[in-house]
Amino acid sequence: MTKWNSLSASLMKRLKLHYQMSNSIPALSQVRSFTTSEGHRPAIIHKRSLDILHDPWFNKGTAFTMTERDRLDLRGLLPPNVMSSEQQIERFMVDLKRLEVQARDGPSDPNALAKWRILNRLHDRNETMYYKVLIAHIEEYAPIVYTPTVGLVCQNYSGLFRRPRGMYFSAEDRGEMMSMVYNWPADQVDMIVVTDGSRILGLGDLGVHGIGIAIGKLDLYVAAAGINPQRVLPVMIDVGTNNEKLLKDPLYLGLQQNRLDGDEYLAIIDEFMEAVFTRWPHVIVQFEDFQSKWAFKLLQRYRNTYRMFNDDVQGTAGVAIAGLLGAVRAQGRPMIDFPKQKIVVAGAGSAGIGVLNAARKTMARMLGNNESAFEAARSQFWVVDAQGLITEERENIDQDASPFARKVKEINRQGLREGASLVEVVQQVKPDVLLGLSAVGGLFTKEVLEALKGSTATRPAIFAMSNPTTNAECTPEQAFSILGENVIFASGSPFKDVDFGNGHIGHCNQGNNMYLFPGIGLGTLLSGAPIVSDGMLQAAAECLAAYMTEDEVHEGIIYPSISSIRDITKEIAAAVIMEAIEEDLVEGYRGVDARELQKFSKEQILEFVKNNMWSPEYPTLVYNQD
Ligand SMILES: NC(=O)c1ccc[n+]([C@@H]2O[C@H](COP(=O)([O-])OP(=O)(O)OC[C@H]3O[C@@H](n4cnc5c(N)ncnc54)[C@H](O)[C@@H]3O)[C@@H](O)[C@H]2O)c1
Ligand SMILES: O=C(O)C[C@H](O)C(=O)O
Ligand SMILES: [Mg+2]
Repeated sequence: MTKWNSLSASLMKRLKLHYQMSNSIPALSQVRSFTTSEGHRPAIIHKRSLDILHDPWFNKGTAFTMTERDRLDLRGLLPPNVMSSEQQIERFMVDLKRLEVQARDGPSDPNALAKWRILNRLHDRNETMYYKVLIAHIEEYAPIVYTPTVGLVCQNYSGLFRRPRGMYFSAEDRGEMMSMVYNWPADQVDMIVVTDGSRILGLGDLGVHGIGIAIGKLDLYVAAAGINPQRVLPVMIDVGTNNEKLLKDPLYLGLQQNRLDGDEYLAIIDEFMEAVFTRWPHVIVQFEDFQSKWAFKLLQRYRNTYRMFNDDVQGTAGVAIAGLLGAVRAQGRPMIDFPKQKIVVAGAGSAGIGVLNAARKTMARMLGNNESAFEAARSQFWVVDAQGLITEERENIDQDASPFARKVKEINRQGLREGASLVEVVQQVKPDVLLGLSAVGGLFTKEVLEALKGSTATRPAIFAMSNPTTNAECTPEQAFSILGENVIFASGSPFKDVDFGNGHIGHCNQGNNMYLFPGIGLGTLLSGAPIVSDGMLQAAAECLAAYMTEDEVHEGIIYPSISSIRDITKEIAAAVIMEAIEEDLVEGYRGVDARELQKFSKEQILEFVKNNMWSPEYPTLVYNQD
C-alpha cells in the first residue's frame, strides 16, 4: 500500500492533483528555464581584499583559487595552499571531533556549548562552509544549533556573544525604525524570524538573549528550506525583561528595565512591522517564542495584513496534527477514526491552545465540517493547566482556553471536577493520547504513566513536546519502561531510541515544529501569496502526515528522520503552493508569474521548488566598483 492511498478520503481529496493536465502546460525543460538555480551565476561584489575575507557571506578562506586571489587582491592574505571545500571541511571536522573524544553522549553534555562555539565561529567566518557542514551532518548538529543546545546558548548569551548577527529593535528606537531598518546590508530579505525573548523554549523570559532562538530557527530555514543565507534576518525586539537575574546582571546586553506592556508594547511591534515591510515588501515574518498573551493577539492583529505566521501557535499545531494522525494509523486504524480519539492535553498556552484548535478543526472536517461536527469534536479533549482540569467552573478563565472547558455535568459523571489533577484526569478518561506542552519537565510522573495503562487504546500515544530536553514531560525510557514496547512516543527535543534488549527498538520520534516552519516559509515565498492562510497551514500538516508509510507508522515511527528534512520541506513547500493556487492567492515569484504557476502540475511545482532551494556551493566572485 503506498503512503498516499492509506490516507482517509478527506486527506486524499485535499492532496489530489489540483490541475487538469492540459497541453498548455509548459514542458518540464521549460520549467527549468523559468527557474534556473542561482548557483551558477557569478556573484557581483563591491569589496576587495580583507573586506571579502571578513565577510562571511563571500569569504571562501583557503578555497580561493589563485586566479580569484589575483582578481580580488587576496594574494598573500591567505596561506599559499589552495584547499578544496571538502579539504576545508575535513580540517574543520578534526577540530570539532576532538571534543567528542572526552564527551559523554547526548546534546546535553557540557561539550554541547563548546561545539556550538566552534560552529558559531565558522558561521561568523564562512557561511558557505558552515551550511555545508550543517546540511551534511544535520542529525548530529541540529541539536547543537537548534533545540536543545540553543536554549543553553540563550541562557549564556552574554558570555557567548562575539560578533553581532541580526538586528535589534528596542524600546529606545521608537520613531527610528523606518530609517534604522536600512542599516541592514541586504536589499532583499526573504525570511525574518522575530522574538521579544519573553518565552524562550520552556526557559521563560530571557530578554535580549532570545536572539539565539531566531538565529537557530533561520539556520534551519537555510539548511532545510534552502533559503539563501544572505536573505535571512534574525530580529530581537528588546522591550526590557522581567527576569530579575538579568535585570541585576552587569553583563546583560539588553535594556535593564521591566518589559513594556499594553499599548506601548503594541506600538513598538507595529512600528517594527511597518518598517520591515516598507523596506522588504515581500518578506515573510515568523513570530517565535512570544509569551502566550501576545502570541495570539499579534497573530490576529497582523495575519490578514502581512505575510506572517506564529510558529509556536501554528507551526506546532501542524506538527502535532501530523503526529496525532500518525498515532491513529499506528493502531492499524484508518485516519477517519481520528475524531474518536480521547486526548488529554497538559498545557494551555500558545502551543497547547494552537494544537487544540487545529485538532478540533481537523476532527470537525472529518465529521462533516459543519457546526454540529465542530461542537461534537470539542468533547474529545480534556485540558489541564497549572490549576488542573479546565471546566466551565474555572474562575477568570483564559478566553483562548474557554472553548475547551469541560461541562460540569459531563465531568461529574466521570468523577472529575474543576481543577482535578492530571493523574485523576488520566485515570478517569483513559485517553488514547496524552500530550504535553506545559514546559514542566517530568510532569508525566510514574503515577501519571501508570494511570495511562488504563487507556482504551491498543497503542496509547505520549507526546512529551516541551523543550528543551530538561523540560520534556517524560523521557522515552520512562514511557517505554512503564507502558511497554507498544506505546507511541514523541518529544519536542531529540532523544535516542530505546533498545529493549530483545531485538526490538522503542522509536523516539521528534515532534518539533522544525518539520513544518521551513516548508511553510518556502512555500509561501515561492507562491508569492500575500498572507499565510489556514488552508496553506492545513495542507502543510496533511502533507507531513502523508509523508510516513504504513510500515513506518506500524513500527511506531510517526515523524521522519531529520536527515530527510530537506526532502520533506520540498514536499511541504509544494503542498503549500498547491493550496495557495487552490485559494487563488498566488502572485508568483522571481520571473514565474501567477498564471504560469497555476498551470504547473504537482511534479512541475516540485521541480520549481527544488530549483529555488539554495545549496552551499562557492559562487564565482566578480568585483564591480559601483
Ligand atoms: N515541540 C514543539 O515543536 C514545540 C512548539 C512550541 C512550544 N513547545 C514547548 O511547549 C512548552 C510550552 O510553550 P507555550 O508557549 O505554550 O508556553 P506557555 O507558558 O504559554 O504555556 C504553558 C502552559 O502550561 C501550563 N502549565 C504550567 N504548569 C503546569 C502543570 N504543572 N500541569 C499542567 N499544565 C501546566 C500553563 O498553565 C500554561 O497553560 C515550552 O516548553 C515550549 O518549548 C514545543
Ligand atoms: O524551538 C523549538 O524547538 C520548538 C518550539 O518553537 C519551541 O518553542 O519549543
Ligand atoms: Mg518556539
